Amino acid sequence: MKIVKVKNLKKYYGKDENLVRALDGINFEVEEGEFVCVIGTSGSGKSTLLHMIGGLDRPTDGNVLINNKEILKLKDDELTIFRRREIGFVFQQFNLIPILNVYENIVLPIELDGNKIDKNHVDLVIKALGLESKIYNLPNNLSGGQQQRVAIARALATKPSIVLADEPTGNLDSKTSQDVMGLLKTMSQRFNQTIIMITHNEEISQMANRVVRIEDGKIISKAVNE
Ligand SMILES: Nc1ncnc2c1ncn2[C@@H]1O[C@H](COP(=O)(O)OP(=O)(O)OP(=O)(O)O)[C@@H](O)[C@H]1O
Repeated sequence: MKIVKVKNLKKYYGKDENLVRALDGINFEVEEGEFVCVIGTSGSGKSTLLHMIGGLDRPTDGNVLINNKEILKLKDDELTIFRRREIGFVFQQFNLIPILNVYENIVLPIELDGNKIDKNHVDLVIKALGLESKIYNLPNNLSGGQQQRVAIARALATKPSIVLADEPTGNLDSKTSQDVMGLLKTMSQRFNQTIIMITHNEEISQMANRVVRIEDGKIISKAVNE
């Protein structure tokens, strides 16, 4: 099943001589359980694309379907709920709450949504990411790679069908980046989650099932990795 369908997506900023075509007619689809990397140089439109797919911002034109639902037809409050339930976000900045310990950070989105914590699932995620011994630590006492693993655990704890990751390894050294990528891949296979990750790093992108290249707001190739 195609879990994500992006149709003729456009996002323009500014006008007249200041017009920026950040996205200029993007079409692509993502299969459920697929791990796709979107690669492109700085300013090519990667973050804008991810924000539109995640319903963090609205496009100038075009359509985004998640699970065959047109997310742009949702009202802002419906979109917020949809986002919280269906999508896990991982960003370059880990965005952990400094006064909450690792466990509290991980379950925060579940609590914000007023849901009961599925302790088995949360424990599974914590274990899979190798964080069992760190759950009472405050984020500041962890390395960058550990903090990013907490951010990934937080994104996965709500069992989202899609994980959107914006340069999640951008702040990590290359060995830690490979580890974090490996974990993302393992987790997506284990829970049949779809991952769309943006990067400008060729080496990192090779770990995905598929690489989508974007330049000046347009897709220039959709290579399939081995
Ligand atoms: N809020 C905004 N207002 C005006 N222009 C914007 C805005 N957000 C992005 N842009 C422009 O849209 C284009 C695409 O930006 P975007 O952040 O999507 O690129 P990117 O590929 O993610 O870049 P990077 O790798 O540097 O994060 C750029 O030219 C950027 O300057």
